[in-house]
Amino acid sequence: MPVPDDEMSQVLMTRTPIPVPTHFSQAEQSFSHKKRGRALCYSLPPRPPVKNIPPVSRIFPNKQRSWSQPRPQSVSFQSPQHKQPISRLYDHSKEETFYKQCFQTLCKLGRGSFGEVYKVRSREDGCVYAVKRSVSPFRGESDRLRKLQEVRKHERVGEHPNCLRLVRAWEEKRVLYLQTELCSSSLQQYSEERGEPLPAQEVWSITCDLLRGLKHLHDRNLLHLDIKPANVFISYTGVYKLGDFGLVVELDGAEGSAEAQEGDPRYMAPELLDGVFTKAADVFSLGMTLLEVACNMELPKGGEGWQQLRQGHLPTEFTSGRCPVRYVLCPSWVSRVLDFHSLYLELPPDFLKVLSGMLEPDYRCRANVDWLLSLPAIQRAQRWRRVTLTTRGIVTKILYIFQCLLWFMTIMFCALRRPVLRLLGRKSVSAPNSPPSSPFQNCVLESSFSSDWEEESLGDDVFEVPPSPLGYTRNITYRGQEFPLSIRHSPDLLSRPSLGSTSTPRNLSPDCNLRQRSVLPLTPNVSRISQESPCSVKSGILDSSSSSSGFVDAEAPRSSFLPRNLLTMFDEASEQ
Ligand SMILES: Nc1ncnc2c1ncn2[C@@H]1O[C@H](COP(=O)(O)OP(=O)(O)OP(=O)(O)O)[C@@H](O)[C@H]1O
Ligand SMILES: [Mg+2]
Ligand SMILES: [Mg+2]
Repeated sequence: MPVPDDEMSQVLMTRTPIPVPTHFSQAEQSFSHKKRGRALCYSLPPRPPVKNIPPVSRIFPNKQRSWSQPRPQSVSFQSPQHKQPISRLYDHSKEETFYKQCFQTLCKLGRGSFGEVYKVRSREDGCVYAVKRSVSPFRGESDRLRKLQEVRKHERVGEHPNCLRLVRAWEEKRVLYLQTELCSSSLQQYSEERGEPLPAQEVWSITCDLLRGLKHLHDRNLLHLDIKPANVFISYTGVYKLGDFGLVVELDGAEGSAEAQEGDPRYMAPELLDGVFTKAADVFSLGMTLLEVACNMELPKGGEGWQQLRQGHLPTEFTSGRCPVRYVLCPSWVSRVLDFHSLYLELPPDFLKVLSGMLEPDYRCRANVDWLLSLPAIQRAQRWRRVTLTTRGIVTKILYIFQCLLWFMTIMFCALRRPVLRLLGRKSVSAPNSPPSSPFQNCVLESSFSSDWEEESLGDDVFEVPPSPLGYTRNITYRGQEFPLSIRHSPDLLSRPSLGSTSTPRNLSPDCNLRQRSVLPLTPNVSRISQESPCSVKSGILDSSSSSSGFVDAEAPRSSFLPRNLLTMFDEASEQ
């Protein structure tokens, strides 16, 4: 850990150290890079001490718990009319909770000291959301009221593009649920997955977005007091949002900062130890958050490193040797070849200025959000951010429109396919006397435009021709229906096989083959006749091309039957 060696620094270092909370005693003594692949719970802060009295249930065990809410009840401090969680899906008579009835759990997103967060699909509207469920049930009325405060604070934050949106909240069986918009991940997860300092442009984007979110809060006289990468969320459109408003303090509220709780020690401003809660504390926490993700630095929870950061010393090995060049400029295989490990980039001076303004030890001199947003570097970054977000929005919209068009075309295709096919079928089969369950028509109705259609159209045509020495006198049966001999002169039946023969007589489905094989012993000549082309059938002349393309294929039995051809053959045979 390099310590500034100039005189001024010495003076600074010998300042009276800020008293450090007792739980900081085991903190690390120097700064280090973040380690990759840690468990999600690694960075969870210690649970806040329970500040309320022992639960009522323990003092009066038999007292009825009026606060336990066996039925789901909407929690809102804004509109009293929304008392019941509104969902047409919820059935009071069922044992299952409102959550189980109305949501499908998709996966667990994370866990904090207050709650577990799940990615869910609403059965009501089919959209995906995040639902935070308090880990421990209410221990009593005061505990319940304390937990419900998060809803009130979130409602006070209201809607802003850089603040996580609350959809609704409810309580059931002593558990509080908060349904919020779903984000792709938290900044902590994102930077840990990358395992390297974030690119400068991205750090500027985070700075701009979070400053805008923080301005929204501060303009409403709200302090966040828990800004850290785990409480910054990244939306699916790449917007950074402040979330987790559990520790928000309302400066203009009745209690003011009296009830304020400090958040994670790694990000907390030094003056909070003296009980001074101001907007400047949020600016400090934001500065620490940016330092962490910009340098991939493990922030100390206490000790000398903690003190130095709160005395205005940025660790030079991180800030002026921000990260190995390999992370920023070139792919890893190039860095392996050229061994760039010893080369470092510095944090841009503009960004260093912003950072040192945010991490100013004295809260009275610390930069405020409005001043930061007016800096030329931030203004530039904001313009760039607007351009990027607009471009991204346009591309997303175009993709969405394209997707909708595709969807619309698919629906149109599905809707029009059958009528068109039926129309085509009617045109090509003029069947005034056809039986009601004409095999050809059935085939058309059950098929598609693909070659399967042709195969199916053959597959369903099962004509049974009982062997008879006198072809003239036999009847034809189809699906149990018997057609008299006169039918052989019917134009319908004459045309039917000719249409069937437009299909490619190959690759019959196994099912078709099976059915046809079972018919084969009874119909020795069927396969030869069924492959006739339309004109050759009508004229009674066997086309040589069609015969060469499988017409004489004894291995592949065919199903269509043409009575007139049999007659022609019979005539030919008798002539010979
Ligand atoms: N809307 C969301 N979209 C995606 N992930 C989320 C969302 N809300 C929460 N998470 C994930 O769950 C984790 C815990 O959520 P959250 O910070 O709200 O809980 P908490 O118990 O209040 O935490 P804390 O200990 O900071 O008070 C987050 O760090 C994040 O990884
Ligand atoms: Mg949190
Ligand atoms: Mg919280």
